[in-house]
Amino acid sequence: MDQTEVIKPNTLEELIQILHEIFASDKVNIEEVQNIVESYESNPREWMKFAKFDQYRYTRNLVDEGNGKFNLMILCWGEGHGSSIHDHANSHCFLKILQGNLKETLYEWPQKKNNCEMVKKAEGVLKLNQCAYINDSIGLHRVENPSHTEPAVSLHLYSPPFSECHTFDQRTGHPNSVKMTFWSKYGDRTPFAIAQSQENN
Ligand SMILES: N[C@@H](CS(=O)O)C(=O)O
Ligand SMILES: [Fe+2]
Repeated sequence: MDQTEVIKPNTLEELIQILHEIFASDKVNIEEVQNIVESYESNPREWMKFAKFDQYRYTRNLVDEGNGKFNLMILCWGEGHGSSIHDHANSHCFLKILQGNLKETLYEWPQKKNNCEMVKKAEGVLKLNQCAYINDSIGLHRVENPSHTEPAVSLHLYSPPFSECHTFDQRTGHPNSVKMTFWSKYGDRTPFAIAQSQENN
């Protein structure tokens, strides 16, 4: 197939199928993945069963384990919820908006021995169906739902999958290792004992 032609998935299920095919090969074309993810038009009926909110912080809901090649998940952001500044454990990170808007702020990696305010590189608001991309060589980010009236929902693909990352103190640049867990898996709420260690906010 022509490289420049974008395959348009008609459903979330079709998107997942295409992602399986793409990630089965060892080379990932970032732009191709971004275009395909972006061309899926969010249909709440297709992802509703994964979208489980918490009152206090954003939730991570596993949708698909991508044959071990990637993790696909839906994140649910209540009004004003946000992440800490964090890295992505040397993985690719694709982030698509399924509902509402998210504000993304990019930061530079802190200098190891300095104890100073982290440097902001860019910020922007991601809109419905947009797909952003980040990895550790681009920098760090913080993601927030800027709305105080509307929830937001996003679809994230991480490849290779990871369950630990670093968060950074904006004032000092000091890193902390955190374990990331799922609020639900395949539409089922994860038991409390496992879910409680989610710390990335
Ligand atoms: N990378 C974050 C979400 S985000 O703020 O991009 C996570 O997986 O929890
Ligand atoms: Fe992130």
